[in-house]
Amino acid sequence: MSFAAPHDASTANETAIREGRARARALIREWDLKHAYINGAWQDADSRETLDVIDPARGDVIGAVPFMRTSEARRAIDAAHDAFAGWSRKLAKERAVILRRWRDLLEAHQEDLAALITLEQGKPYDQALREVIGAIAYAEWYGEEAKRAYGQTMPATQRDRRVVVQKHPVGVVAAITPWNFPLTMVVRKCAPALAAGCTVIVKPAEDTPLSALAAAKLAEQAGFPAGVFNVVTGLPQPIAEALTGDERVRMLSFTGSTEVGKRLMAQCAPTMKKLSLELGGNAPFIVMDDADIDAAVAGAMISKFRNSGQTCVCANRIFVQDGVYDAFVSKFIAASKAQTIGNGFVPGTEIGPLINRQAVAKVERLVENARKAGATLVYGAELPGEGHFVRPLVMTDVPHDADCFDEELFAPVAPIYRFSTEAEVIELANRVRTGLSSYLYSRDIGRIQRIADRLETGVVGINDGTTSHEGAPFGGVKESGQGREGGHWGFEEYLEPKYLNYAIG
Ligand SMILES: NC(=O)C1=CN([C@@H]2O[C@H](COP(=O)(O)OP(=O)(O)OC[C@H]3O[C@@H](n4cnc5c(N)ncnc54)[C@H](OP(=O)(O)O)[C@@H]3O)[C@@H](O)[C@H]2O)C=CC1
Ligand SMILES: O=C(O)CCCC(=O)O
Repeated sequence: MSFAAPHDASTANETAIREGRARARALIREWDLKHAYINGAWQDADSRETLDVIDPARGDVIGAVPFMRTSEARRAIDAAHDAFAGWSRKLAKERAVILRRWRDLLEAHQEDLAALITLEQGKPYDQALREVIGAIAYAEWYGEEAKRAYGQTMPATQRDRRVVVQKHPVGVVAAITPWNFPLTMVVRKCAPALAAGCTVIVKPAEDTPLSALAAAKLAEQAGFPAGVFNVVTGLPQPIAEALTGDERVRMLSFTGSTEVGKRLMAQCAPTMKKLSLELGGNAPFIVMDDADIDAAVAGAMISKFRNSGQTCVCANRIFVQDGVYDAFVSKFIAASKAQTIGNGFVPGTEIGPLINRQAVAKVERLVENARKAGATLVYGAELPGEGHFVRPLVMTDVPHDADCFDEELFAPVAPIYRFSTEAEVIELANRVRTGLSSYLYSRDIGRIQRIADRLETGVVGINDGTTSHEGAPFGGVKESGQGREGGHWGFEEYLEPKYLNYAIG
């Protein structure tokens, strides 16, 4: 399979692509990113089988990783379980020093890591670099936070008693990560877990295992002891069944689809594991009559098209009030037309490929369904583009019973809906089973607070199309999951309080 991106053809662009790919491939070669990392050793699958990793922009094979199953996952659990006693008993400041080194190594290699992300995931290089900077921020935050696993004392109810609450690490943590942020998702889960004193087993997505292995390479250099940080690559189902079925694994942290999240939740029930689930979103992006329209268009462009529309916080339904509807739609279409699509290594690229063929098939299905239901395809009628590339598409007059009202598009496709009243848009925004992020554009502070209070989402972006912040609690309500990542909320997920009641008689 081989295909060219829409604007790859010029010589200058070909040179940029060749250089970017060479940089990432050199990293894969020099760091030998073809083995999984279990118990401080780089290991192959017991079967010796491997899984090809594909560049979604070109369709060629860029690497191969072990195709592991149950036995290797069990070895990782043994290792993480054995390492737990030593790691959890280290002084918090000793763990902080190692996390700091990990953070510094991520920073020292940020450009190589960004090239690797562009190569295996497809996002434009400047977005990949922002992803690495985000990963560094999480490693830094939780390195600092390691020292702040504060407990509490509280007044006793009897004179001869004392009450103390300590914080203890949960234990062995399994982290199953998605392909849309292949490095940040690993660090965002592992840094707080490791800071708390937990040991971890990461199962990265099949499409993007190389970034997770690169994170493991740097974790090894940072000095995490053997068994503390493990990465098992391969077939999701048997690996996940081994991880969720083993009573020694005490917590599952998962980011991915709601469907798989529910399945994993059920698998964790028999051993009653702690859960942190970041699942699908279906973000409403609301523009009120009094909004600054240019700012709203700029915010919608970022929220909709970042990572080619493949984030769980991407605007999935854009609601625009009657009075500004026509102005918003015409400016949004003009801005969409100006987007540059292509290989992420070409400077100026804003939209890269979708992750794989299934993602293209999913958006084709949702667009066709909307079209048949009466939607007007205003721009981007050539969808799909070549290979995994999908041109930006704006849809208006989309009926509320079209499938894309309920399902995540995960693509650069923007359905715009018209509404009249505040009450109407709140009802529409909340008329879905998920509740991760929402966005609201208005200049009336009372209206902003009124609407934000009633939006059933864990995050609300107000006059802003991005909400990423390592110190803030990121997570959703309803079927978007449970638990929070980021800040001290994300740290507490990996800690259990233990209450000591003293008789001092
Ligand atoms: N919240 C978010 O950030 C994300 C949301 N999504 C949503 O999900 C849709 C589908 O994307 P998709 O990649 O299929 O998402 P999945 O939920 O299938 O994949 C996410 C992770 O779960 C793993 N996984 C898949 N099946 C199982 C299983 N049976 N047991 C255990 N782990 C499993 C995947 O592994 P593997 O890759 O090896 O199959 C990957 O590591 C997207 O269109 C989007 O709507 C997807 C990704 C991220
Ligand atoms: O898609 C996600 O799961 C999280 C988005 C992270 C970000 O906003 O940078």
